[in-house]
Amino acid sequence: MVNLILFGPPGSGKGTQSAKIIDKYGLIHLSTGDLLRSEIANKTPLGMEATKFMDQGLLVPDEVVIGMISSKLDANPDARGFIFDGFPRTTAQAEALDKLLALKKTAISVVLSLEVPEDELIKRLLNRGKTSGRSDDSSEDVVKARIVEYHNKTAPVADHYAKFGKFRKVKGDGSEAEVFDLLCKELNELVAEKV
Ligand SMILES: Nc1ncnc2c1ncn2[C@@H]1O[C@H](COP(=O)(O)OP(=O)(O)O)[C@@H](O)[C@H]1O
Ligand SMILES: [Mg+2]
Repeated sequence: MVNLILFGPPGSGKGTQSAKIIDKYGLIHLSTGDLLRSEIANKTPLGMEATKFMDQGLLVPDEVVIGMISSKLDANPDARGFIFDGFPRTTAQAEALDKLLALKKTAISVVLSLEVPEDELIKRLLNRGKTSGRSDDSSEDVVKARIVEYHNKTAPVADHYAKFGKFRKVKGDGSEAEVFDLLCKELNELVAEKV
């Protein structure tokens, strides 16, 4: 199995690149942001709780997202591997993920981090807000709050995986195709293309 964490700040291109990677390598995409938005769209109690945090650009509590990921891992016992997008976002989430994978006799193979300068991130997010309908992309204050959360709570996740020699930086400010190419160079060493 190959288990990839696509890491990087909001707006770094994790969702866009994940879609390309699942096509090429046949991995299962687990995006906590997408899972939470679907809970909100279905007006579930979990969604109603999560939306309070998301609308302010704050992280949803760890136990909520860890529970969602745990059930998705259980629901896909025959997966070739997973791409985690937007998860783990705290060191506690990373430790929980490592334990969940160990129970399944597997582990994170690599963390690929999309490196994009901050002014470019803000530009991309506000631009996406014009069409995505995402409430957390439309106000500059909320976008900035998300970047602050990233620096305070998510950036330390890099150190967690760097300790195990699993953290790699990838230049994320080229075109979609250029970034995909760089990601594939890393992935080709780890996983065969799907047939
Ligand atoms: N792993 C997580 N832990 C806590 N909150 C999360 C997590 N994943 C998503 N969220 C919530 O959902 C919001 C949107 O996440 P996401 O769609 O991943 O944003 P982006 O793709 O722009 O980085 C976050 O700002 C946060 O409120
Ligand atoms: Mg995303």
